[in-house]
Amino acid sequence: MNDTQAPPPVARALKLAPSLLAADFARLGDELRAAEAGGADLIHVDVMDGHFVPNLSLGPLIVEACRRVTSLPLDVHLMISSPERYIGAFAEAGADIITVHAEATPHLHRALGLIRECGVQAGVALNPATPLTVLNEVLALVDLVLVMSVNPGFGGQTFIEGSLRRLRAARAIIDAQRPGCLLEVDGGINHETAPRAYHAGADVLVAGSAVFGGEGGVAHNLTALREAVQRADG
Ligand SMILES: O=C(CO)[C@H](O)[C@H](O)COP(=O)(O)O
Ligand SMILES: [Fe+2]
Repeated sequence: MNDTQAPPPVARALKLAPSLLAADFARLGDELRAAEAGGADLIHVDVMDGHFVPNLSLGPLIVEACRRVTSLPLDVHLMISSPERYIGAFAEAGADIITVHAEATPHLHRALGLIRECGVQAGVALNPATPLTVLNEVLALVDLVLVMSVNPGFGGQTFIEGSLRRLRAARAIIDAQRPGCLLEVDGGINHETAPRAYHAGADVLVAGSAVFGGEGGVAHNLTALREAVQRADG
């Protein structure tokens, strides 16, 4: 290779983040250990308040319990209104990444600053109908961008096809303005959508039903997702 040739593109590392929303809560410790042993890269914790989204789910006590069981990074997805009220509690509980929705607060800039002040990595999540232009205003403050591929609030929904276009656009914005920032996709990820989301630019694939559901078991399901992405590489 001479000096004028561009180096070959480096494959982005794929990270799988099982979403606890689909886990068996009566066996949470076992589910976490199975995910870790099965090759998960992060544990995704969905927090819902019955206000920003219609459903209720987990709080800081569960994050604290997870912290005692796994050493994997805890990726906390806050689907709550005015998330700045609870950032301290989730940081204290052991979150490694806290992601807030751009639609959930008029004080997004402040919320992201608060997360960083707590010594935690900051993420911004965008609902399917939210313009990506909001990223221009906050990208310097974030370590992760989460493109929702379903409307938040429930597991087991169908992947919204338009998310692929949004992932490609978000990838281009990140590469141009904030290299190193992770691009995460969440909702409806399975063996069919995972390769397409990865190749559209996602680094982190969140998957609930496809990991904790079905008969195959957590380790088998994680391997199947990873292999589906690798097969599509070739
Ligand atoms: O944030 C979420 C829903 O709001 C969940 O992380 C997501 O839905 C994962 O579940 P599944 O993989 O079953 O779609
Ligand atoms: Fe989520």
